[in-house]
Amino acid sequence: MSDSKESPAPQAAGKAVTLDDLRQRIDAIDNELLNLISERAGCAQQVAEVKLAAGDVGEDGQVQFYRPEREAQVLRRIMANNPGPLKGEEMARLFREIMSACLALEQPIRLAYLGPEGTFTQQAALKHFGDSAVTKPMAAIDEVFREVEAGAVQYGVVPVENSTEGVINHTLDSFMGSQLKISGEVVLRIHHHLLVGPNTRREKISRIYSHAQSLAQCRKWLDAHFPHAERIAVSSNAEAARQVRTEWHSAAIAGDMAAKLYELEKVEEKIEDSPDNSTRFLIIGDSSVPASGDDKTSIVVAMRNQPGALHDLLAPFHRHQIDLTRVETRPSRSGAWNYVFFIDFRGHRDDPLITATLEELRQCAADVKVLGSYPVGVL
Ligand SMILES: C=C(O[C@@H]1C=C(C(=O)O)C=C[C@H]1O)C(=O)O
Repeated sequence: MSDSKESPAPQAAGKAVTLDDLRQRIDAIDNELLNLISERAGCAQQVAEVKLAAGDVGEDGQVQFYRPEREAQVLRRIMANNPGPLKGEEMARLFREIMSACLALEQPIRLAYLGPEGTFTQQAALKHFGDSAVTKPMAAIDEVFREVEAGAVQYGVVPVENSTEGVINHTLDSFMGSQLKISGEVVLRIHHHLLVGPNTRREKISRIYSHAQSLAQCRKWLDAHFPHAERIAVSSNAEAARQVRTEWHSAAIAGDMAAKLYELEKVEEKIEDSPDNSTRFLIIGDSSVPASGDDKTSIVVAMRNQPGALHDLLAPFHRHQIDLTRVETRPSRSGAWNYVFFIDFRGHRDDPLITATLEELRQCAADVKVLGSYPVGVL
């Protein structure tokens, strides 16, 4: 280590290292980084040529520049090899942005998300795809589905479950009438803040706007601190933030992106009742994703309405020791008393073990639809 040129001893010949020395060293490292990142970007450009020449098209007939399984592998490798002192997650975030910019050289990714601008879904979309993605806000979850189905964008991002409030039914229901597949997941820690416009004082707050889910996630805090304020549910937290900019007696509950976008002041930070409040989002698209080495599969199963149906449904998973990560029930749209199950489990549909399990499931279920196999969220 002592002769390594990357890490000069802090004291050379008894002389303390100066700020100037360190800044010169940082400049030299930045130049090296600049050249290396440029070299990497050049490789990505060549990858694009290879993909075009190979006619590497997906189910949508388009050349597959974006490769979710490869990106997950790159990020996992970075985290595993990270020597510190930066945290693995922080390092992966930096590489996430480098890959995003490299992919944009091949072809910028276009995606729709549950808007308006400033929602947690937008934050999740950027966390997953990086800042070079071109994002388009949609007014409702089914509109995100339609935008992807129409081919106006390549991918969509929608919320699917929250750790405190549970499943987002609109998303599950939208899958029932759609051919779209899941190509990824992203989990976001959700921090809510109480936000006000420039002319609002805390003691004047008589109305608090937010999405119903966020009001619910801050219920105890609101009961304790603003028991008499009227709680008004609106279509999104970002919409709440937009609204209170000009209402001097109102506050909004929303996240950092909305606070920044609408230039609101934080009256109180992190007011969510549960400190590990998080939301899981799904990436939806046209194409199936090959195995990345650490994957999840989501399916919808319609069961015949007969005694022991739930047992029959779970038995193949138990037999093959497949790790179920979620089981959700929704009323089916086809019959008044029929139910469908949304099931997530570890493994990829191409694993022989998973193929066998799905085969056994098909013997006892009325219908099994695979929504997709995709890399377990890395960031
Ligand atoms: C470079 C590639 O294309 C894209 C860019 C990637 C990168 O910058 O590492 C990784 C996967 C793809 O989304 C590739 O497929 O290897």
